[in-house]
Formats: sequence, C-alpha cells, structure tokens
Amino acid sequence: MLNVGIIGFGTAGRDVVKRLVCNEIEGCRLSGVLVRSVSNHSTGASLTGLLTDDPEHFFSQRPDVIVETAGHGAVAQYGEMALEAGCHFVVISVGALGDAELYNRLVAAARTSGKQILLPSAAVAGLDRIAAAAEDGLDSVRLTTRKPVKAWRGTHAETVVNLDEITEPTVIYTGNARDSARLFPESVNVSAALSLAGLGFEETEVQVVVDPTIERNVHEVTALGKFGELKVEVQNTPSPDNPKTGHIVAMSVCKVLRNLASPVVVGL
Ligand SMILES: NC(=O)C1=CN([C@@H]2O[C@H](COP(=O)(O)OP(=O)(O)OC[C@H]3O[C@@H](n4cnc5c(N)ncnc54)[C@H](OP(=O)(O)O)[C@@H]3O)[C@@H](O)[C@H]2O)C=CC1
Ligand SMILES: O=C([O-])CC(=O)C(=O)O
Repeated sequence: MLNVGIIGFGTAGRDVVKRLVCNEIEGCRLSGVLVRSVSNHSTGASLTGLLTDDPEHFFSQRPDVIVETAGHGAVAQYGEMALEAGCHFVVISVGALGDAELYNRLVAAARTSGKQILLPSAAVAGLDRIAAAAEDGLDSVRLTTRKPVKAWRGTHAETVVNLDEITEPTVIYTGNARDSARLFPESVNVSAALSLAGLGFEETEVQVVVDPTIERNVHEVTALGKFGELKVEVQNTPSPDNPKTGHIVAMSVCKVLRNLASPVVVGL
C-alpha cells in the first residue's frame, strides 16, 4: 500500500481525500492531511485523526508520496521537506516552479533523495505529446486561457479590468509563461506545466482572457515542431466550490496516485 499525504484541504484536496478514504484509488491509503488550522475545517468521522496542522505529525505518518493542493506558498514551504523525507512530491501549483531558484532547489533535493517531483496534467491536456515532441525539435508552444468573469474575482485580473463592466471577451495578459504563472498564481498554472513539458518559461507564449460569454474554463494549446502540429482545447467544468479550478484537476491527481501504485500505466 502506498501511503499518501495531502497538503491542503480546499477544492482539489477535498476531492482527492474523499476518493482515498472511500478506497477508490487502488493501492493507495491516506496517511494524513496537512492544513493551516484544523479548527477551520469540519470533517466527518471518516477523517478522525487524519487532519493535522502540525507538519511534524504529518511527516511522522511516513507518507510515501505527498500531494500539494494548497497553492504556490505551500510548494515553497514543504517541497524540499517532502523530498528530503524520502517522499515523491506531486505538485498542482506548478506555477511556483517558475521561481528558478526554488525549482533548482527542489530538483537538487529530488536528485539527492532519489524521489520525483510529479506534475499532473491537471487542468490541461497534451503535456505527454509536447514532452515527447521536445525530444526532437519543438518550435513553438502557445496557450490561450479563457475563463468566465466569476473565475477572475479576487485575482490580478481585477487590477487590469473592471469585471463588473465586461460584456465581451477581453485579453488581460499577453506574454511569456513565467510572468503569467507569477501574476495568476491561482489561475494559470497550466502555462507552467506546458513550459516544463516543452520550451521553458521564456519561450512558451501565453494569452489570458476574461470571457463573459462562456461557462467553462477553457485552455487552448497549439504546438508546432518536427512532430507535426498539436491543437487541443479543453473545456473544464468549474468546481462548485472554486470557479477558478476545474473539477478534472483532482481527478488528474487521483490518476497520478493510481499510476504510482499500478502495474500498468497508460498515457504518459
Ligand atoms: N495545475 C493546474 O492545472 C491547476 C493548479 N491549481 C493550483 O492548485 C491550487 C489549489 O486549488 P484549489 O484546491 O482550487 O484551491 P482552494 O483555494 O480551494 O484550496 C486551497 C487550500 O489550501 C489551503 N492552504 C493554503 N496554504 C496552505 C499551507 N501552507 N498549508 C496547508 N494548507 C494550505 C487553504 O487553506 P486555508 O483555508 O487555510 O486558506 C485552502 O483550503 C491553486 O491555488 C492553484 O495554484 C488549480 C487549478 C489547476
Ligand atoms: O483549473 C483550471 O482551469 C486551471 C487553473 O486554475 C490553473 O491553471 O491554475
């Protein structure tokens, strides 16, 4: 059995935890959930003793793999600790790795411990193909992320446009992936995942759009290279608890955990 520790008990974290406690991910069991304050969370009997706000207790449960579902700050706070403790580290707040200094430290910790930093596809599709194409001649990778107005509340978008007055699709960012991941830490992590799969943070081109005409969170990816051409568009159903995050994100984490415990792995 693979012991799984989860950092964060928000929208994505809760969905992963639910599946683990219901034994829906074969070969995996929940060792604990690290939160900032236990008193902020009400849980059912199935989670008795599993939630903790004490990192030492969390690590003492000897997880084999730790999953971050808690935002950029948590990647910086716990990444090295997780790897040095001998755990694989699954990261969904991939944009945090746009900080080159942090990225290098985590890679060094992974090398030393012989464990891996695992980045789920999460909200996007096509990482497998872009990473394969990067083996031999990838020329360009472009991402356009569009989300409805409600997904941009409380984000950097509010400093660029008046969300209450938008009536048509409006571009709020054009630039490289590094800046997009930094400016939109809760909303454009997919740009970082694409960068790490393909051409890096500087060469990956990103456009971000507030779109009052849509209901889903849309990511359009195009890539060109010796392999040919990739065009993929995903339309993610937003999670009821957090319209910024697609429901698929937690399911993608569940798939990574299943892969780690499974004799057969499909779709790498
Ligand atoms: N790669 C991808 O495609 C995607 C990545 N993401 C990333 O995933 C992150 C989580 O998404 P989502 O679940 O929707 O976010 P939520 O805001 O719903 O949940 C985040 C949870 O993390 C907790 N948290 C924050 N910091 C810490 C910490 N240091 N230690 C423990 N818990 C902490 C928060 O707790 P508290 O109540 O204390 O604030 C909150 O409960 C996003 O911020 C984003 O960076 C999201 C969608 C797609
Ligand atoms: O869930 C999504 O659509 C994508 C997202 O928030 C992110 O990339 O950070």
